[in-house]
Amino acid sequence: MSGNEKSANVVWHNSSVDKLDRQKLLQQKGCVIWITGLSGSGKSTLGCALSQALHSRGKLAYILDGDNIRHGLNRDLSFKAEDREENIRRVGEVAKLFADAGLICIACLISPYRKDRDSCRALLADGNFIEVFMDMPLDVCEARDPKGLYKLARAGKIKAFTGIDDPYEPPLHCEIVLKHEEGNCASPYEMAETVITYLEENGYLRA
Ligand SMILES: Nc1ncnc2c1ncn2[C@@H]1O[C@H](COP(=O)(O)OS(=O)(=O)O)[C@@H](OP(=O)(O)O)[C@H]1O
Ligand SMILES: Nc1ncnc2c1ncn2[C@@H]1O[C@H](COP(=O)(O)OP(=O)(O)O)[C@@H](O)[C@H]1O
Repeated sequence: MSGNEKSANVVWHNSSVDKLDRQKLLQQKGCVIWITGLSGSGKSTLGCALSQALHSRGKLAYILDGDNIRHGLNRDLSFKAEDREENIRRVGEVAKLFADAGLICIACLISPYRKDRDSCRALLADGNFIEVFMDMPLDVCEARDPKGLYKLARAGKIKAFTGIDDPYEPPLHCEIVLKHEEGNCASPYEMAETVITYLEENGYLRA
């Protein structure tokens, strides 16, 4: 039974086809790759490169991108802390469903709060939540500014913008850190290969 009293008296219904059956069909293991980092750090670009690299290997992946989900499922949510929390909670639950479907779910969200990311991790079996930190300095993200949002935030036209006047809590223990080092940044293709190597080494690309 759910711990939420609004959904009491609800009993879980099992299906005769389960996650293991679906994984066998797809020849992969369902999991969540959670890409976190500042706006402009390259989350969506990596998500797309990774999706492409998996697709070309015959592996089924699906991207949940914060920007896109805020056009639909989460269109009712703002950027205040409790709405960001609800945003991450919902995407975490959706990602869990995709992983249960046997897919490699790639979630690209700023997800600035550690406890919210950890709550999503706790929804998955051990090992099935792979947190990727885009460890890019604010000045690099701000210089990129592809949507002009940092400029607006600096001008005070967007309030509570992550990294400017709203917090970002970097992961303490994540599976993969992609760093901007000595002014150099790996290409999206190289970053995707780093993630693919992790998936291969940990058995996610076979049933
Ligand atoms: N105040 C504020 N702070 C941060 N970002 C903002 C804000 N307002 C709008 N945007 C745009 O929304 C995108 C982030 O959405 P997310 O759902 O990933 O954010 S969060 O995880 O709930 O923090 C983010 O997209 P990315 O640049 O791809 O990260 C921005 O384009
Ligand atoms: N590895 C990279 N090296 C150089 N530029 C990148 C890299 N990844 C992304 N970019 C560029 O940075 C900008 C922000 O990337 P994006 O994926 O939209 O970030 P986010 O989803 O984190 O906001 C884009 O203009 C993109 O082309």
